[in-house]
Amino acid sequence: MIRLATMTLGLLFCIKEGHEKSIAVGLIFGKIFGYMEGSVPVLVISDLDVIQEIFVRKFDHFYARKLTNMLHGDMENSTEEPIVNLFVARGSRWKRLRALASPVFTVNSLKKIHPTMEDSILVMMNHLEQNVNGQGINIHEYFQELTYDVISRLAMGQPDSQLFNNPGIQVTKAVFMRTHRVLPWYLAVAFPKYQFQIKKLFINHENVRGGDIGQIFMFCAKSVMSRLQERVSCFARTNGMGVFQAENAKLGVENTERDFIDMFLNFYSETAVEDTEFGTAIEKKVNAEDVIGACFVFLLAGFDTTANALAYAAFLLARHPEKMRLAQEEIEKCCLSESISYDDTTKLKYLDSVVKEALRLYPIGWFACSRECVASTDVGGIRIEKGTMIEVDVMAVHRSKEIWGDDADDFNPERWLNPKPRHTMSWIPFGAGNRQCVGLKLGMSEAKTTLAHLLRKYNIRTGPDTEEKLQLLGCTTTSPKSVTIYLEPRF
Ligand code: HEM
Repeated sequence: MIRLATMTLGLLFCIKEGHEKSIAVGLIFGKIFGYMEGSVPVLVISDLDVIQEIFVRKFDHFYARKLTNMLHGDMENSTEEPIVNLFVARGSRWKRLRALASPVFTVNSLKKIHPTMEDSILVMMNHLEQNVNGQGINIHEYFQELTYDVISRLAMGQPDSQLFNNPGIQVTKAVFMRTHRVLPWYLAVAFPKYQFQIKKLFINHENVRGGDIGQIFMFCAKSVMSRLQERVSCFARTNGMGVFQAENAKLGVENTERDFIDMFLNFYSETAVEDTEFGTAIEKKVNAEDVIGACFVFLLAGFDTTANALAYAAFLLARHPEKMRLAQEEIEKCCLSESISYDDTTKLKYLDSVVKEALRLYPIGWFACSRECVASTDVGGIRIEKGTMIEVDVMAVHRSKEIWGDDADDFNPERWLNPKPRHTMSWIPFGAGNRQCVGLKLGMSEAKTTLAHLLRKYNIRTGPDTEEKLQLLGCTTTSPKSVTIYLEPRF
């Protein structure tokens, strides 16, 4: 529906007839079709080989992501666009930011931040306990509070949990519901060559100034700067991280890695590193703008996605009590102490399948699963010209009977336990290739730890107010309007 609405903007043109018809838009137009977004050609793809070629093999022709808000200059040019973040950056600027961000999401790093995440989960469990009274609850709201709390603690140096008391959550939620279809945007899609000039012309427009996004950025900047000042009190007087740490030790400041800010500061030296792909040296010295940009993008990318994944999983478990019991039995077997460690979650194979299956049936970040062609090339027998946008119809891929069988629309976690060999592009809720979601492991581990705590204590049930079918909303991600479940204490 969302994609169909977008299409009303432009002229639809079929490039290639579909082979086997799939569901969603692919059912109507085939595995590769195109439409015009103003004067910008957009190809919508659900052909797995073509997705693989664009996202993996021909990355150097498709290293940029299609952006919703087209009011920007050249993202590769730091004079036109001085501030970028990992999500919007491209070319060597993206490469540098990705190199800075990746170590924060290794297993080792995730183990270090796991206690903070679990602490927020336990605070959420306390809130639930006080509100479980036989009535239906909208569990999506609890999950949004939780994931916002976790990411605020990890990315913005918030010292303690502020669940249900977090001032930034309303404005951040609104970002995912607002539309970008405003006058300057229409002009920018009609005249893409003049985007930067249009941006300058409308510099006072709410959407150009950043509006709520700008507010969140300022909030991140303030939080990160105060955290940096605390950490970097002696950094300015030193030359290099080793000296920095020694100086901090003298001052009695601990060098433990409590959050992403600590990790950014500890990971990087001032040495430039040769970037083989783009043939340039990338500067690894981390600066305040890097930390603010990274934390800002983690806040936006990590909050809503993980909350939605949890809400979909809870809805599916409520509707399938027999699967819920299997997940509970596994949790009892694998999680033997009160606290659920990162290592415990890696043993939860059935729960892992539950989350994977929820993300298959309800892919969240399809809008991010896109590319821009930066150099003309041929893919799958089609000439794709520079400037063409690529969107993957993730829903059509994930619900294709050709790929998943006749039960493609059913919730069947068992399909993951002894999986049949499948095309690597057949499950892509986190995207694919070099720009695949950097927070994949964090999102999965947060979802599993939360569900493990929840299922250990409660049975999740449907009731009179539980939705028959979820109403899906959103402009940048796909969120359920509400997920009403009933919690029944187990012991
Ligand atoms: C269930 C949870 C999540 C889902 C479904 C999800 C989905 C996605 C998708 C589809 C993409 C685009 C990938 C591509 O273009 O190939 C993406 C990119 C990204 N995600 Fe996630 N994400 C999740 C959690 C997170 C978390 C927890 C974080 C960080 C805290 C995060 C940070 C990012 C960033 C920074 C990018 C851009 C990566 C780049 O361009 O290099 N995501 N995500």
